[in-house]
Amino acid sequence: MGSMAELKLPVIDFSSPRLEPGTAEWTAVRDEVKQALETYGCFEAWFEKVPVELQKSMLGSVQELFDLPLQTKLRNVSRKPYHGYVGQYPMVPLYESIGIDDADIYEKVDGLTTTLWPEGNMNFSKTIHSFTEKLSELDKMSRRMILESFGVEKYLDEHMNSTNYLFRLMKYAGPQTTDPKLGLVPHTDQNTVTILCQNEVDGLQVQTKHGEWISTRPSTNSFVVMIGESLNAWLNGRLHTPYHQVMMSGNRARYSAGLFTVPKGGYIVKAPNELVDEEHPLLFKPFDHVEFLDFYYTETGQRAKSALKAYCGV
Ligand SMILES: O=C(O)CCC(=O)C(=O)O
Ligand SMILES: [Fe+2]
Repeated sequence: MGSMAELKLPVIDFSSPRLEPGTAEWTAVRDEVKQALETYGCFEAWFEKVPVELQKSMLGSVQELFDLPLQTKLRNVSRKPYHGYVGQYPMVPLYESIGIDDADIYEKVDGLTTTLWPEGNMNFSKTIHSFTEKLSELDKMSRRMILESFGVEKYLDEHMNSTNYLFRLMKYAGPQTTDPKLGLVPHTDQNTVTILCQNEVDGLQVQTKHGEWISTRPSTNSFVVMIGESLNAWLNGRLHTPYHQVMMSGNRARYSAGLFTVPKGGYIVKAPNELVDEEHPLLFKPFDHVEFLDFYYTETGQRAKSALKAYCGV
């Protein structure tokens, strides 16, 4: 046994049925959330409102989708970069993904289903939609806790209404090697909040501020909650947006799914006055996230250490 303790993400228990705003329990969890997001930008949440069976069915649906022929998957195109089918990239040959915009709206999910299965696949639509609905509660709770932590809960409705739910399904093929191969390149998320779950195959690593990589091991009923650049910009840099990557080894495929809250086009992300003062000068000029993404996917945007800073840093 090595003497160095293995780094672990903080685990925060959201499973109590009494976890309601205003209770002592809520305040305690809220403090843990703030601490974890300041330090790691990320934590593992125990959350039992998503039934284990539903999580299993959802991951089964992910596998069913990626088992479809490539031509079928390619039918899922999107105007927005990184929202349609992504795969067959030389840089990350193990990786494939498909995004579903507004996955909390049944008809939107069913739209994708019909593209992939013209004869229909109600089980797929129902599973993805129901999973998204249940998991979105964890997003809402986390965001309420974050805003309360900084005393800006009066903006809660505006904040909630400013985002859409993008649900992205991912497959990482097993590389058939014992040494780790890159599944997904190191990056920070650009959106608001990301919640990830996976099958039994681990692979997600989160980098600390000091540069060490923490391997995450979420299980059933546990989810990795992470903040993106847009939320941190709105908070005027109060939290930390972590670099993360996926490393794969062995023969088994990793299936994962992410619920991404994404600022709507036309909404201007602007830090509230309460979070700007002499000690905390404004870090980012107000910006439209969708316009920013156009820059993010240019070569300059991709090469920048922080694309957001390059785009609208003060
Ligand atoms: O598959 C995962 O666990 C991570 C995916 C990810 O980081 C992303 O899609 O931004
Ligand atoms: Fe990510």
